[in-house]
Amino acid sequence: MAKVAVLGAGSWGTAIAFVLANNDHDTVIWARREEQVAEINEQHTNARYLKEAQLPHNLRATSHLKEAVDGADAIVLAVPTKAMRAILADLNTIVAKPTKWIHVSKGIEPDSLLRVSEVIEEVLRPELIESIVALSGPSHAEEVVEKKPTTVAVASHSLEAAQYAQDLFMNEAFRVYTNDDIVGVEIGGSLKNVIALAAGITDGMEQGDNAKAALITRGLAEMTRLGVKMGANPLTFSGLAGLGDLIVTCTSVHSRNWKTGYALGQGQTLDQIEREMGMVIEGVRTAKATYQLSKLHDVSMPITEVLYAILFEGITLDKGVQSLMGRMKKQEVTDIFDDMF
Ligand SMILES: NC(=O)C1=CN([C@@H]2O[C@H](COP(=O)(O)OP(=O)(O)OC[C@H]3O[C@@H](n4cnc5c(N)ncnc54)[C@H](O)[C@@H]3O)[C@@H](O)[C@H]2O)C=CC1
Ligand SMILES: O=C(CO)COP(=O)(O)O
Repeated sequence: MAKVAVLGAGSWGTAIAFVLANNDHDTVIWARREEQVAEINEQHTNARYLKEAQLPHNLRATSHLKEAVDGADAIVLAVPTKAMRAILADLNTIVAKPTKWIHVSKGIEPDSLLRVSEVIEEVLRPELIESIVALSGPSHAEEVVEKKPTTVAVASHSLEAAQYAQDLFMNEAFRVYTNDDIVGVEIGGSLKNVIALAAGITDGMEQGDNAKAALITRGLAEMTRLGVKMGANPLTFSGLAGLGDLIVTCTSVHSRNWKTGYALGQGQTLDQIEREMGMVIEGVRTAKATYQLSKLHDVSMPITEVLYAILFEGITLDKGVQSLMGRMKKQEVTDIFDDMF
């Protein structure tokens, strides 16, 4: 049995803590608000994020970061990407020994263009890092807490660290695969949110199933192109953290990214949607980061480019569709791979 701290008590932190506590690990979840801590400890619910879920009684919550991480064998980082730097800076002064770090966040920082594992390496004192693992894959929190069959990948440069995370999380409803391609797993998990925003817009505009299938397919092509340029294994993009998560995020009513795109397609503004969602929409900031990465690495990413223009430059949705459909003639398969060779 391990002692594990889960930092972040939103939907995913709660669902991940649910899996760990059900696996009989000594699990503490850190939440910022006292009311939420009391609700988890006393009523065993976290209704703002996971309406129906009954949480295991052995899952404890605290609002004190030091208490959460004290003596932890592993620390799971489950805050949105934009909050990652600040919490790591706090942890630098609190954590006292080399620790296994597992992050479950799906985003890339704009401007620094760092993946989450790179932010961890940049901010934490090296002597605190025993290993870093990224957990990613098609896994909506709402289904995980219903114990519906879910599969994810855990990626690390260290096979031993990935296997440790595999053993920690794996159970009869939560199947975990190891993967040695942390670049591909993090890029796949982050970029699928960008494509899901675009797929949601298509659905909101009622453009039909053909258009949605095209976005998923061509979206995967551009995710792969960028990932490979950044050093990822192309096969990772056919796996759980690539195609798997792309499918679930572009098609599930649980997806906040898809829902955001849908509302944009129906004519709402991003400000309005963000206010009403009350939960993180990672794809918006990651769309900016991905656009910047595509320029840096000189990779053609037409869907990302159009989404960026819609979100940050104010072009109309109709103009966005026209510019995707009116691109110069291309050959399909060599187009997918021409940046790789
Ligand atoms: N919800 C899901 O089904 C899944 C989410 N993820 C990823 O997990 C990460 C977290 O997402 P969710 O839990 O869904 O988001 P959420 O919006 O449901 O919850 C975010 C949590 O982080 C806390 N938080 C926000 N800003 C913070 C800050 N500055 N410092 C400390 N805590 C802060 C919030 O209070 C909240 O408890 C994201 O990167 C997301 O892409 C990954 C897989 C599944
Ligand atoms: O990553 C997820 C499912 O695998 C959650 O996606 P959303 O953030 O779009 O809800």
